[in-house]
Amino acid sequence: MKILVTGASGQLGSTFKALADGGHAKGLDFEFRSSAELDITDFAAVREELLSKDYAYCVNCAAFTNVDKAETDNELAYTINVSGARNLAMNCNESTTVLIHISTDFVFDGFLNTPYLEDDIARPIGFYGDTKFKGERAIVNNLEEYFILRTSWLYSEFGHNFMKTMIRLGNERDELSVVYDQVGTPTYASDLAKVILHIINAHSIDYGVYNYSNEGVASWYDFAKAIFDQFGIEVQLNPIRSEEYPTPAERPKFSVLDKSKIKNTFKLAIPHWKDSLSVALKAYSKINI
Ligand SMILES: NC(=O)C1=CN([C@@H]2O[C@H](COP(=O)(O)OP(=O)(O)OC[C@H]3O[C@@H](n4cnc5c(N)ncnc54)[C@H](OP(=O)(O)O)[C@@H]3O)[C@@H](O)[C@H]2O)C=CC1
Ligand SMILES: Cc1cn([C@H]2C[C@H](O)[C@@H](COP(=O)(O)OP(=O)(O)O[C@H]3O[C@@H](C)C(=O)[C@@H](O)[C@H]3O)O2)c(=O)[nH]c1=O
Repeated sequence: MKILVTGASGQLGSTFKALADGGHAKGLDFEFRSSAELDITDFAAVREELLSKDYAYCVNCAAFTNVDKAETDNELAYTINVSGARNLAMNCNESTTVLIHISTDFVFDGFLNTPYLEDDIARPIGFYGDTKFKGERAIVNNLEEYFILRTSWLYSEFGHNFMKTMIRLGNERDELSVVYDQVGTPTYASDLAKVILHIINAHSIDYGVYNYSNEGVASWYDFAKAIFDQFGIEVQLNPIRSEEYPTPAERPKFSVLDKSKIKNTFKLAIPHWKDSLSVALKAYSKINI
């Protein structure tokens, strides 16, 4: 079964590559395409790629993910996250390829105080979240056979992410301040990739939008504290409010996702974020010795 992975050199794309190289995707024939090899904003190139081979699935790992830069780089963020998603959806429709697309907890405004369900109203408060939600709509409006997985606070041993930023800063500085009034769930990219492989291997036709994160709840401060404790970095860590760490983009204060739908549909047991963090730190240590 042929599977196209777009945005293959990013964090999630690299995770897929590592899983495939490690023998976790037996029987699946992946074609990995980096941004240089396949620009998802180029309709003709996407069409040519999808029609050139008999792809059963396209896993879209391509996106504009810089939350702060999206506030000023509006056009580029929109082109990649909305037009890119639409190009994939329209061409997947023509090539009868199932599209697996990744979205974000940042489609929500964060004003709830119980975990978000898939059907809760999406009301993004930043431009990144806005483009990700419009990208979802572009898929829903142009394709029937899709899975949109909304995830949160993705991290891993690959690419840019909060875990790696904390390890770097923790080793450079004596003291760090991290916000404690934004609450969500860190998600290990490898866990998400394995769920996507599970959906593919199940040949599921339960198309639709699904939430997926690790289990548990944390603030960014809690996440940083666990990274330092588990990795053995000694640094003075101060909890601060978001106002004390001003950023161009506002983030939701609460973006915990309810995962009942994906757990029930695919009979999944989801690891707790702290357990997955220890797996991720071991993987990080292995490639950073
Ligand atoms: N990171 C996170 O915390 C979270 C991410 N998500 C979602 O998960 C998905 C994967 O994120 P992640 O792997 O962390 O993101 P990354 O930023 O690590 O990777 C995104 C990849 O997309 C590529 N890309 C950008 N523009 C294009 C384009 N026009 N055509 C093809 N490829 C392109 C980038 O290539 P290049 O580097 O060359 O620009 C990069 O390799 C995204 O949809 C994201 O919105 C959801 C929740 C949390
Ligand atoms: C580096 C740092 C960040 N922070 C704050 C800023 C921010 O509110 C929070 C998280 O920081 P980051 O900017 O690394 O993470 P951010 O880019 O906001 O992460 C988001 O990325 C997008 C792609 C998503 O889809 C979301 O699910 C989420 O993962 O931590 C501190 O308080 N202290 C620090 O030293």
